[in-house]
Amino acid sequence: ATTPVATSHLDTVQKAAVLRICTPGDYKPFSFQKTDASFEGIDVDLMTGFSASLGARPEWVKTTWANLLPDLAAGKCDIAVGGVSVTTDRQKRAFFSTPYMVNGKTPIARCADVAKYQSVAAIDQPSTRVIFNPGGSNERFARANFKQAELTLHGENVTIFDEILANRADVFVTEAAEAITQQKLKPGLCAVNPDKPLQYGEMAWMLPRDDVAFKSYVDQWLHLQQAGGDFQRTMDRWLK
Ligand SMILES: O=C(O)C(=O)C[C@]1(C(=O)O)C=C[C@@H](O)C=C1
Repeated sequence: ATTPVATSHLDTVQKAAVLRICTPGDYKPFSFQKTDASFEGIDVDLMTGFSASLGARPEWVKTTWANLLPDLAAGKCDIAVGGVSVTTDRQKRAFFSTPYMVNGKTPIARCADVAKYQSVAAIDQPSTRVIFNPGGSNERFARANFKQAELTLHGENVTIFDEILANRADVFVTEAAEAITQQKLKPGLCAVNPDKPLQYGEMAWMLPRDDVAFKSYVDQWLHLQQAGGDFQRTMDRWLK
């Protein structure tokens, strides 16, 4: 049974004039924590505008992929962002905004190996060292799809790409937007067919469950950003 939301986050955020935003901050181009501890990325820019629309300042609450949903559900933040995939598992315990991006699982590997990793079956060979980060949809995808390949769980999402470059791993299957971003940042690495992902996926912001007033506001704000062009300008700034 669900309990009705007594007070909407729509009201509490405006009253406090603070929007608490959970994010892992390890995922370019969506949300990335810099060495000075500040955050940058698509979701960070969008959250700046979104909190301003509520007369609130953004307050970033750093978490992990494994704790993102538990932290949101425990009320440690008002919204969870940073390149979050919509999954039916999460949907059972949280609301999602309207998806703002279609993404999908895309391999990234040393450029010389791109021809070898064109499909799940081609990757899933005993000779392939698949690397992945814990707690999110990447881990779920790797464990569900790779039964023969050698699997390495790597705790630090940000250093996975260097592991492949250093030839300590062969391939990472992640979201297309990350594969495209990292191939630009790391010469020698190539995204494998980012326009034809191995699995369809959508990205959205995760919201407290059952808070319909807050979700309606988030969706309408997003819709107006998209219709007015500001959303596309933000995407282009990070993805072009
Ligand atoms: O779990 C999710 O929602 C994600 O899309 C996050 C996720 C992942 O799947 O682990 C996606 C790409 C990044 O490499 C880090 C985290």
